[in-house]
Amino acid sequence: MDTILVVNAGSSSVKFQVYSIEGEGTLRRQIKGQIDGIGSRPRLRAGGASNGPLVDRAYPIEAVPDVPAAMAVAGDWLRNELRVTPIAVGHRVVHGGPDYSRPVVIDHGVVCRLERFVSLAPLHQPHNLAPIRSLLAGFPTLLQVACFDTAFHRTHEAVADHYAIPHQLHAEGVRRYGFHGLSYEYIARTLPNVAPDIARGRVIVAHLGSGASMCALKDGRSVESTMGFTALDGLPMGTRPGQIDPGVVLYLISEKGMSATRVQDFLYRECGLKGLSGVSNDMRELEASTESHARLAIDYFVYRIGLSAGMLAAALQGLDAFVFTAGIGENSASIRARVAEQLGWLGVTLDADENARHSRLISQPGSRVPVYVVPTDEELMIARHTLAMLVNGPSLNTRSERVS
Ligand SMILES: Nc1ncnc2c1ncn2[C@@H]1O[C@H](COP(=O)(O)OP(=O)(O)O)[C@@H](O)[C@H]1O
Ligand SMILES: CC(=O)OP(=O)(O)O
Ligand SMILES: [Mg+2]
Repeated sequence: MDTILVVNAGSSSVKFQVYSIEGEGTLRRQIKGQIDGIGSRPRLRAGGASNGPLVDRAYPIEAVPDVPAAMAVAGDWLRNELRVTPIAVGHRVVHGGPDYSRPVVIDHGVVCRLERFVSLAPLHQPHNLAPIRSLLAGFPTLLQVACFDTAFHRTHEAVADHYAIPHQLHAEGVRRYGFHGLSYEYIARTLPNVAPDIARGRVIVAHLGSGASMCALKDGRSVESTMGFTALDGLPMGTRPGQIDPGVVLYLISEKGMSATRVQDFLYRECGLKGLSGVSNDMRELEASTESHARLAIDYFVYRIGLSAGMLAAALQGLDAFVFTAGIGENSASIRARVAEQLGWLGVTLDADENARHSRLISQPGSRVPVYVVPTDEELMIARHTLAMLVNGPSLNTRSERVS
């Protein structure tokens, strides 16, 4: 059986799926798994094509302290226990820079180009590139495909792509890229089935996971995102602050004597829900906590989602639907309810029962703006792109494009 392995290293999880390639070039999922709770309560879980778990193992925090350790555990399990030997591997690569507006077949030159973005995505890019490098070394003829978080946003107009800084910096690549593009691409492709009436309209998608962002979709294309040059901007996240006055960064350097490396570490690992609550980066733990700072962290998260919705509705000049997705968006009825309250002025009225049931449509029939929960599937998006490379060959798909 020919299979495609998909690897998606996020900031608090490693997700993987294995697909078999069926007769007419269609995909059938064989394994779906993840290690989540990295840095809090690591747990490897996976299921097969039929019901019932293939594995469910909890690990002490020291056994899986970080993403590389989680990669090793997942890799060992797939190789040694399940004997997975794919004919192609699709990777999520968070930063594609200005050059890649579509997936690309990986070779040594591509890896070198993607290494330039390690400092722009330190929580992700090193972990995205590590398995690529080791597979290139061990299996040089294996087809590997890089699928970028940034590619889907390359349709932005110049005003949404720029900062108000001298042009030279933009030309060097200092621009607003946007991230979580594989998730938004999946949602945009799925909406015509879920909600055909609004799929071509003005839709805000809130990808609320450990990393969190929102995207304005018009006719299925990204027109604006809360994230920018790096995945630090926009909404508060597990350990990242989201939007912050650059004056704070200057203060850390000039008044607190922090080095660039120290500031980077601080902004990527010590802020966000973790920094504000002093309790945890994990929304489940914050929701269970009675600490007042945990409540403030949740309040801040919800408040900033509301503010960003106003901004994105302005970019879209109106709103036809709102979609929740990713770990928090798919699973936390209480966060959804609180966000919906913030969106009342935009025309949202939630249906509390449907929301509690995690239904697909969670707004009331009379809600001017319908609200959906659509589970994302970045891995399926990656598998589709990888299959397209296998079927069509790289020449059609690997052309890299300059955006400007
Ligand atoms: N049942 C739940 N209730 C609240 N939050 C949840 C639930 N399940 C998962 N989450 C949250 O989702 C986040 C992880 O989302 P995910 O999309 O998997 O992140 P990433 O891909 O960035 O690692 C964590 O903050 C986790 O606490
Ligand atoms: C870009 C980003 O923040 O990704 P994740 O949410 O998977 O950490
Ligand atoms: Mg993710």
